[in-house]
Amino acid sequence: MAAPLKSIRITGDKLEIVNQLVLPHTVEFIEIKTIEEAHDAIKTMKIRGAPAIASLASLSVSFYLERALRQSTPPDFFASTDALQAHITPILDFLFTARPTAVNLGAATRRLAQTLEASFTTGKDARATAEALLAEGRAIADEDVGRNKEMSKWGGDWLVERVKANGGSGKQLNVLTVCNTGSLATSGYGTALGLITYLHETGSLGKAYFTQTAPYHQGSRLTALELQTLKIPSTMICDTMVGSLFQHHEIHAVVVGADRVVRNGDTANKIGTYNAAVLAARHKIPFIVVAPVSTVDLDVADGSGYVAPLVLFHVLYKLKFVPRIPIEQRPPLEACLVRGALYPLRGDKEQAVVMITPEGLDGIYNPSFDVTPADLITAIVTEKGVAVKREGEAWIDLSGIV
Ligand SMILES: CSC[C@H]1O[C@H](OP(=O)(O)O)[C@H](O)[C@@H]1O
Repeated sequence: MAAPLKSIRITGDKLEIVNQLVLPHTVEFIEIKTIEEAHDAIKTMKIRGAPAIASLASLSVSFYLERALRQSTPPDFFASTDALQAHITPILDFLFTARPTAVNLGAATRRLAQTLEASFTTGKDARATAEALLAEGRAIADEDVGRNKEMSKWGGDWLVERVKANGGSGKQLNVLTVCNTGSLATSGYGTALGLITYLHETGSLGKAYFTQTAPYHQGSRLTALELQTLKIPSTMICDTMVGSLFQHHEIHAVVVGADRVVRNGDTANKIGTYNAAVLAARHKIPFIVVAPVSTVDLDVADGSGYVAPLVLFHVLYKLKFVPRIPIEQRPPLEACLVRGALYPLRGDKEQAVVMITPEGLDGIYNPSFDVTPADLITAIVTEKGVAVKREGEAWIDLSGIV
């Protein structure tokens, strides 16, 4: 089986990402040399996927500090731990502003801020604190793959058992997924796509169906490429075909990732997820969310998502007050454009960005995420296990999986 593309590549002291804007036809690595470049890559979605953006943000801090530690003349911010904290805190705040909905990014920058804070109690000097920070930044990225495998196994085994309990064989399972949650969205293996890969590896998968996931087309550009590379049997559908798929094909589960799972189990994920959940409920198809513990945000009670002016969101976040899920609104223009290679494909696979709306169109609605209420979710899976919604309840008890 060919290895799938990874979103982040580290070669010696070089940090690179695959530019996901030009996949699947062009594989372009971009070196991330500065914090600003990391921020820009996340904001413009050259890299995307909740865990992957947290990994890049953390690694950009690690690389920044590694370079600083290597300088023959130490920078001023190594004068004291206070100076280091005064220098690094605005960097973490800045990275956090790149995208608001996926809580993993905030969890990563907060974890680094806590590492900084801890050095005051342990009495570490500035250089030792920098060493601790850069190790923590690398750990955030490294631990992602292992936990993805764990949650995939938990979720895959649970689904097989559930199908068997309902009289099925637990083999040839057909699942639908939305967006891209594989290697490109994480540090490796994936969350929902990890579960699908696990079913395939253990001989239980029939076919993986996936939506194109407009307007960025994570499905048709990225999930398609990953499934093709892994040789996993799959079929792409347009976003509008979910209902038809459920009417005419046997689908055993819908499996999706998440950008933020809140205290009652309500889940923010890629736009279109809620549509699939409503249709899955109508067709009595289990709806499963797969995400790491770092995607769970117990500070938010429920998913009454809001569209906040970003500035307000960041002020509230600094005050440790995030009452609701902030829903990112992408630039309207992104919903008017389609990216790809010129067709028919030529050897050079020349990239094109095509406008599919009249010029100057007013009134474009382009939220990047929607919120699926917990009452439409059958189970939420993390690396710690599976939380199943109890019969008759509209929320999910997450206490056993966080
Ligand atoms: C493995 S979680 C990926 C998560 O991120 C996606 O969003 P985006 O492509 O905008 O970063 C989507 O919501 C996925 O479920």
